[in-house]
Amino acid sequence: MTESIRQGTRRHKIVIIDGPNMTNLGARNKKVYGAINSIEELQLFSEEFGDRIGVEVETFVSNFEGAILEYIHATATTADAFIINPAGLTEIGIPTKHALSETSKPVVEVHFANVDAPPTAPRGLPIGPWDSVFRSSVTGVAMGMRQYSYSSAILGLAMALDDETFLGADL
Ligand SMILES: O=C1C[C@@](O)(C(=O)O)C[C@@H](O)[C@@H]1O
Repeated sequence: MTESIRQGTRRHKIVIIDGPNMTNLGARNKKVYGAINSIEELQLFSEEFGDRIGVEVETFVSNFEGAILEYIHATATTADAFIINPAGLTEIGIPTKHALSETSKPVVEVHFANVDAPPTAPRGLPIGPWDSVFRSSVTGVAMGMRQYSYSSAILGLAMALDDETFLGADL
């Protein structure tokens, strides 16, 4: 039997939230978003990856910030960590930033593109770079790797949550 990549076995719950325009995945710029066909395909990719490493992944997508806020409020006590692709909220989503911060749970910001890169960069946005309002408050960031930004964030959080010193325990 192959040794687990994780040091723990607890089935952490990781909640993934995709923001405005991510419902259009599959019809978006293929240079940026690649060959993935839909948000549903992305959500299944994330859920199946979570299963493979022994964590529960719950996914949510909305084009409306109010719905995102209500979802964060509803999952704040049961989620062990959050992954957010703010998408259309990247530069303006202050209420979402606050709601995530107020959960006191680890948060990883993800993007298909490298939103910090100029439009001329291989993974840059045609209309980038973008100045994320989330960057100053999230635990970590994974971006530029398309859907693999999500699996990177899931794995990193699973391993971090297994580490009892990760959440700021007295060292
Ligand atoms: O909708 C999106 C998707 C995105 O967050 C990404 O995943 O690369 C990048 C954002 O700038 C854009 O508005």
